[in-house]
Amino acid sequence: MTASKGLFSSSLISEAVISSFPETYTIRPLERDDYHKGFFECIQVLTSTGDVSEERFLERYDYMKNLGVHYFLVIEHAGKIVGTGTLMVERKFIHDLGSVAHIEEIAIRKEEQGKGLGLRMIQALSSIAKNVGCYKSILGCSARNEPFYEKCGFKRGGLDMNQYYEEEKSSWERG
Ligand SMILES: CC(=O)SCCNC(=O)CCNC(=O)[C@H](O)C(C)(C)COP(=O)(O)OP(=O)(O)OC[C@H]1O[C@@H](n2cnc3c(N)ncnc32)[C@H](O)[C@@H]1OP(=O)(O)O
Repeated sequence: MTASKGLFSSSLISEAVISSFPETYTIRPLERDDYHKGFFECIQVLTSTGDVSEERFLERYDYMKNLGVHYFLVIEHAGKIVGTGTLMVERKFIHDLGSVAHIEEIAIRKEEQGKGLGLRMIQALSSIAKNVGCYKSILGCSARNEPFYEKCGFKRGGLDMNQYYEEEKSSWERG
């Protein structure tokens, strides 16, 4: 299967994972209208987002959709976005032109944590990674979240090294 404009298509998510969600919860690709369903409030359990207008959100949304390397998933419940997760596909020259998935921005609203939604989000993203031919998924996390990712089937790999170019952004991530 090739990764192209279909990246925002639900068909890349494993049916078994979709049907494992509780009845009133839906996992699906991010949509333009999600700005009004609390996408940013949801992601703010992870980090600061800045004050992003709808216009800037839509501009970035269209850019990423056209780029064809990002998969943004959300979990919707009662008309509200309660979970987010991202997967980026990096295509390489090594490993016979292999592809690696980077999992990022996993966020479950506080009141929805502990219900298995984070685990299912990771399972959904992993199923996409497999469906587009990635040979592995990698992510960076704090020590606090290591047990969660172990439950999701991840193992500790190498060190995560960062170099910041904007002091303000580094403080967002430390927060
Ligand atoms: C790559 C990245 O994005 S790293 C950043 C991750 N995101 C954040 O830190 C933002 C704030 N936190 C969250 O959004 C959520 O707490 C998440 C995403 C870390 C976990 O999502 P949840 O929906 O609460 O986790 P879920 O209920 O699916 O838990 C699955 C299992 O992991 C366990 N678990 C979850 N978080 C933790 C933790 N911090 N420490 C130990 N175990 C944990 C659960 O107890 C559960 O175990 P069980 O199956 O034995 O009962």
